[in-house]
Amino acid sequence: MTTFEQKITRLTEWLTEKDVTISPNITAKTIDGHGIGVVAGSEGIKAGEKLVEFPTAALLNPRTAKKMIWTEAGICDYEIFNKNAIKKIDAEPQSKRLRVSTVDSTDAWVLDKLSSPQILSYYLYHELEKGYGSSWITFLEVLPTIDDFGAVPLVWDVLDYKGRKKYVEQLPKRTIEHAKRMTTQFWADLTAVQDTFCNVTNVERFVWAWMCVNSRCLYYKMVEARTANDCMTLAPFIDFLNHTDEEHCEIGVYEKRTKKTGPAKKVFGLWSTRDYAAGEEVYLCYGPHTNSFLLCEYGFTLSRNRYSELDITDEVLAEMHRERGKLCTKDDVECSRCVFLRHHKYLGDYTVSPEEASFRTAVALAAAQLPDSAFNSPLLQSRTCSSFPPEHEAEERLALASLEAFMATAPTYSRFGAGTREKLARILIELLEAELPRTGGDVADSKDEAEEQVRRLYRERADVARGQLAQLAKQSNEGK
Ligand SMILES: C[S@@+](CC[C@H](N)C(=O)[O-])C[C@H]1O[C@@H](n2cnc3c(N)ncnc32)[C@H](O)[C@@H]1O
Repeated sequence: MTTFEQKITRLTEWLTEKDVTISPNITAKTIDGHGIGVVAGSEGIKAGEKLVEFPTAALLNPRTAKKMIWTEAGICDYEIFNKNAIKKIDAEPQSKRLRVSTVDSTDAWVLDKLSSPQILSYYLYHELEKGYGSSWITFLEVLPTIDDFGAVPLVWDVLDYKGRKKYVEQLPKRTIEHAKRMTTQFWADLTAVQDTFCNVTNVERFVWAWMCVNSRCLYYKMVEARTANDCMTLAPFIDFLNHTDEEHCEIGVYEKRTKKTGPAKKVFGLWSTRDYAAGEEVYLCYGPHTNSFLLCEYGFTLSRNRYSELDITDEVLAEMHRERGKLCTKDDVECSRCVFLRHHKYLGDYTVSPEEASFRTAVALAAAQLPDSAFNSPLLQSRTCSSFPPEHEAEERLALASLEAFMATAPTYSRFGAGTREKLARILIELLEAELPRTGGDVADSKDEAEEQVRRLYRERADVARGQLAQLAKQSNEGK
C-alpha cells in the first residue's frame, strides 16, 4: 500500500517532469481537520518568495482538457460521444458554430457547447474510471474521496450521503437556498455532460468529480473564456492550500525567462506575501466568504470568520410591514414603501455583522419608522422629494426628505438612530430566542459531521446577534 508520503513524492516528481517548480521550502502534509495542507519547511519562508511555478501547458483547465478529450475521442473513433450529440453537430451549419476551442478541428465544437465546470468534471470522472490507465493517476491519487466531501450540503442532498439529506432542511434559510441552487446547477451540468458523452452513468462519481472541480479550481483567465465562470484551472499541489481569511499567499500569471536566450514564457505561480516560520501552515484566501458560503461550496466552516454575518432580510421586511399587516409578495401589488425602496435599490438583502448593521439594513429600518402614508402614491409618482406634489402633508414631506438625506449621506447621528436600534434589538432578541434550540446548547459536539456543521452555523448566527446587540447597547449608552 502506498503511503501518503510516497504519493506526495510521486506527485512532486511527476510535476517536475512537467517543468513545474516547487520550492524546497514548502511541503504537503495532512493537517488535523483540514485534510492535506501546505506547510513551511525547516528554513521557513520569506515574504515574496516564489513557492510554485507552472508552465501554463501543465495546468489542467478547459483548454488543456479539451485537447486531451479530443485526442482520445479520435483514438476510440468518437465512441465516447452520445449518438444524439453527434447527430446534432452534423445538423448544425458550420457557420453557426461557436468557435472558442483551441482544439484544431471544426468538429471539436461539440466540446465548446459545454461550460468549463462541465468539461473539467467530465474529464476527472473519465480519468478516475480509467484508474491506473490514466496519465493523471498521480494527481487522482491525492484528490479527496467522496467521504472527504461528506460535510457538503450538495452531497447530502443529491446522494443522501450517510442519511444526511434531512440536514439540508435544517440549515438556516439562506444556506438552504444556496445549497438548492448548487443542487440545481449540479443536475444541469450532469444532464449537459450526459447529452454529450455516453459514458457518464455513475452519479456518485460525477458528484465527486464536480465537487473536486468546484472546491479546487483557481482563477485563471483564458482568451476563449466566455464568462468569469469559465476562468478556471486545476493546478496540482497549489490546490493543497487551505483557506484563511487572514494574510495569505497570492496566485497569478507572469512571464518568466527559463533559458538565458529565447523568449520569456507565461507561468502560473504562487508566492508568499509575508514571512512564515518553520512548520507554519501556508494558506490561500478563497475569497471574502461567510461560513454559510464555505460550507456549501467547500464543506467546512472557520471557527472565527471575519466575514461572519447574519441575514435578517425576512425579519426586517416583517418589521417594515408591521403596519400593513402582511408582507408584499410577487403576486401581490407591492406597497408604496417597497416600491420606494426598490426604486432606490434598497429592497432586500439585509445583513448585520457583530460590529455593524449593513447600510441597506439601516435604510430599511429607517424606512420602517415612517408611516405608510409617507410613501403614498402621488409622492411615488414624483419619485424625488424635491418635486413633491404641493398637496402633500408638510410633516410627511419632511420625514421622507430626512430618509432620502440619510440614504445620501449616512450621518452617524440621524433622527432614525434610536428607532433603528430599538427595532434591530427587537429583531435580534426574537431571532436569538427562536434559534437557540438549534445551536445544540451546551450538549457535546455531534458525532455526525453534518449535524455538527448545522449547529455551528446556528452558533455563529447567535454569536453575530449577541455581538451586534452589545454594539447597540454601547451606542445607546453613548447617546448616538
Ligand atoms: C483546495 S482544497 C485544499 C486541500 C484539501 N485540504 C485537500 O485535502 O486536498 C479545498 C478543501 O480543503 C478543505 N479546507 C480548505 N480550507 C480549510 C480550512 N480552513 N479548514 C478546514 N478545511 C479546509 C475543504 O475540505 C475544502 O473543500
